[in-house]
Parts: sequence; C-alpha cells; structure tokens
Amino acid sequence: MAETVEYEVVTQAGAGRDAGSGEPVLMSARASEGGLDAAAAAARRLVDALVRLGDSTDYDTDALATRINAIAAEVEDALPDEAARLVEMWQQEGPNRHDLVTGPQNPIAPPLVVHGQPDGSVEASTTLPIAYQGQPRMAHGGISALLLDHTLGMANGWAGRGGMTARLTLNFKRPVPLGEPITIRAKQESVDGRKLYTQGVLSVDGEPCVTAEALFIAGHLPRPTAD
Ligand SMILES: CCCCC/C=C\C/C=C\C/C=C\C/C=C\CCCC(=O)SCCNC(=O)CCNC(=O)[C@H](O)C(C)(C)COP(=O)(O)OP(=O)(O)OC[C@H]1O[C@@H](n2cnc3c(N)ncnc32)[C@H](O)[C@@H]1OP(=O)(O)O
Repeated sequence: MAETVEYEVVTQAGAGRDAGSGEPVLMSARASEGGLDAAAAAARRLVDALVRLGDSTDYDTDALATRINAIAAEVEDALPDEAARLVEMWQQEGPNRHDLVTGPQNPIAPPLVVHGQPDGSVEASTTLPIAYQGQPRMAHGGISALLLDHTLGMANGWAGRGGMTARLTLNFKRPVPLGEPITIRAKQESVDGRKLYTQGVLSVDGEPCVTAEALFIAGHLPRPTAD
C-alpha cells in the first residue's frame, strides 16, 4: 500500500469556501501573459496547427520538424535537475501551474478554468480544440473522463478534503462537440470516513453530455522532497 497524506492546499481550498464571500473563487492558476505560460500557449497553438495541417499541404514539413527539434534541443539544454523540478512543481500551496488539466504551464492542458462556488460546488469551463478529437468533430471520451475526474477532484478540494480516485463511473449521453464552450459542474455529495462521494456533469449549451459519479479515498501521495 502506498503511503498517503493530506495536502494542506485542500484545507486551504475548503477554507476559501467557508470564508463565504458569496462570490465564485478562481481555483485554477491564472495564465500569465509572458514567461513559461506564454511558451506553453504557443506550444498549444503549434499542436493545433499541426493537427489541422494534414498531408496534402505544400508546406515543407521536413524543414518544420528540423526547426521544432532545434527548439526542443535548446529547451532541453536549459532543463533543471529533474528531482529539483519535481520538488518545485509540488511545493506551491496555491493553484497548480503544471497539471495536465488546468495548468497554464502544461501545453497539453486545454487548459480548464475552475471556480469554486458559494454553494460548495465547482464550475469549470474550456473549449476543446481538434487535437482532442475522437469521433468526427467530437471530443474523445477519454478526454471527457479526464476533465470530469479532475473537476470532481477539485470539488473535493473545494469541499475541504481531497483524495485519490478509486472508482469513476461515466454515462455518455451525447457527444461532446469540439470548438464550443463546455461547462463542468461538480460537487462532493457525501463523506463516509475516508470515502468521498462526488458527482458531476459536463454540459454544452445547457445540455448534459456526460455525467460522472466517483468514489475518492481521502489522502494523496506524499509530495516529493529535496532529500
Ligand atoms: C481558494 C483557492 C484554492 C486554490 C486551490 C486549488 C486547488 C486545490 C483543490 C484540489 C486539488 C487539486 C486537484 C485534484 C484534482 C484531481 C484529482 C485527480 C485524482 C487522480 O487522478 S488520482 C489517480 C488515479 N487513482 C489512483 O491511482 C488510485 C490507485 N489506488 C490506490 O492508490 C488505492 O487503492 C487507494 C488510495 C484509492 C485506496 O487505498 P488505501 O490503502 O488508502 O485504502 P483502502 O484500500 O484501505 O480503502 C479504504 C476504503 O475504501 C474502499 N475502497 C477502496 N477502493 C475502492 C473501490 N475501487 N471501490 C469501492 N471501494 C473502495 C475500501 O474497501 C475501504 O473501505 P472500508 O474502509 O469500508 O473497508
């Protein structure tokens, strides 16, 4: 059995709700206009362009690959020690800047923007580009699952106690279109010891597309340390 610990950030998120400002509170990290956030946004833009490009183009894709590889090599030369980077990733107490769903520093994050609501639920939104396509013009179901799992996890944090997903049940009612704003609402419905029961729905234009019910077990893996 892996050791699990409670994150303080979860308590803080809950405390944000309990403060009862009556206004939604931004839980995901706000993207900066420059720096690494801007570089990640540029990488997202490049991925989108590559997926839309296709083979019929006259554009010199061999030269393109060479240029992209040159940029990747330049960045690789500047990388910090991997263990130190992991510590840095996990030392922050506020919104997570690197995660694959909401992180402005992660090029594969859509990114999802999440607000904690005064009623204890969370509301998340994003618009998915074609890189996430499953069926024609529709999001891959695994992406919907990812977004729901993460939003339910953040709902637990907002409710004051977060955990790891033990069971996730999804009901795909309608395909999720790409290129249209999607909304995910989620709420921790009940707690039984370490068992956290959380539900959510992904909607487009007010129509439920995917519903989710999950069991989380309170606690997280320990944060990496500098040992
Ligand atoms: C104001 C601004 C604030 C800003 C703050 C911003 C954010 C903060 C908020 C949120 C935090 C951020 C992000 C969170 C987002 C997303 C979360 C993502 C979650 C994941 O992506 S996570 C990865 C996938 N997940 C796994 O990788 C789990 C693999 N798994 C395990 O690591 C273990 O399996 C574990 C730990 C789950 C349990 O292990 P364990 O040893 O701790 O506990 P144990 O097994 O004893 O179970 C205890 C009781 O749960 C029952 N139970 C367990 N599993 C069950 C099942 N499946 N079905 C039915 N019952 C089950 C048992 O039957 C027992 O029940 P009983 O007590 O009655 O006997």
